Amino acid sequence: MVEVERMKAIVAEDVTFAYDTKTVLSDVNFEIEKGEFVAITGANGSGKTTLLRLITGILKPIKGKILVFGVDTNDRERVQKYIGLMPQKEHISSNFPLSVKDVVLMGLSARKGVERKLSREDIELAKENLRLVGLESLWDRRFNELSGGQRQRVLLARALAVKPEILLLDEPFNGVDVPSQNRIIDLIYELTRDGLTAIMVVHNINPLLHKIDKAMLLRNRMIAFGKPEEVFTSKYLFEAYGAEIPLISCEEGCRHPIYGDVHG
Ligand SMILES: Nc1ncnc2c1ncn2[C@@H]1O[C@H](COP(=O)(O)OP(=O)(O)OP(=O)(O)O)[C@@H](O)[C@H]1O
Repeated sequence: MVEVERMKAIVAEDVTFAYDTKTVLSDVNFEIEKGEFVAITGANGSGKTTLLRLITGILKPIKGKILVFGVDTNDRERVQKYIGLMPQKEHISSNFPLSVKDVVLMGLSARKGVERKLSREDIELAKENLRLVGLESLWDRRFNELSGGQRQRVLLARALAVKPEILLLDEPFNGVDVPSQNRIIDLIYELTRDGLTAIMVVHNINPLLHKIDKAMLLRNRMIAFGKPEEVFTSKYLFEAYGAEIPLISCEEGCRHPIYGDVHG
């Protein structure tokens, strides 16, 4: 792998993507530095998940390119070595009696390939990451028997267990209670201070507004990208949501969008 310390984590140049004839993202440009905590937000259908899929190389731009530590996402195999992905949800059929341990180890197994067995270190790594999300006691439990929020945290442990350089999280808080949500935000914030690059798709920016380095507002194109105070302005929020979104300043001086009817 290339020397990541001196590279930009992600560079997107004029990225355009369409599902068949429907253009979902147009001419998107941005650069994300290693160690940044970035939130991507915008209305339903604005292209947030699509952008994450483009970063992983699962989807290919029809125009432009994305570089992950200098590697073009067309080289999906190399790019995936840098990435841990926490999807919106994971469908595991109840016909497969997978335990929490199996799910956390899945990512590590996929990296190693089927022919190589998991080592004692792999098991330790899986346990350590389950501990980080506060669920070490569920190691042997059936994944399908967990609550929605617990499943989300197991998926986070799986994404972290591969020791990614870049962690991508797609709506990680679905079904997660507020204390667990705050714990996840604090954990990711601490990991980014140690050099992890984290990109999180969220509908509600407020729980993480104080922790992120940058925010991106999408509406099938880039509305704004930069420090939160530059992005969350009345003008950009109107462009992103097509509605007036009030802003309220908190004691610490951050402007919080109050989504009201837009997101309930
Ligand atoms: N596989 C697909 N085939 C065709 N169209 C798709 C596909 N996936 C997404 N789309 C469309 O592309 C647009 C962007 O979808 P995407 O999931 O990226 O948006 P999003 O911002 O993540 O939305 P949400 O906030 O609702 O999760 C939407 O109009 C969606 O209907």
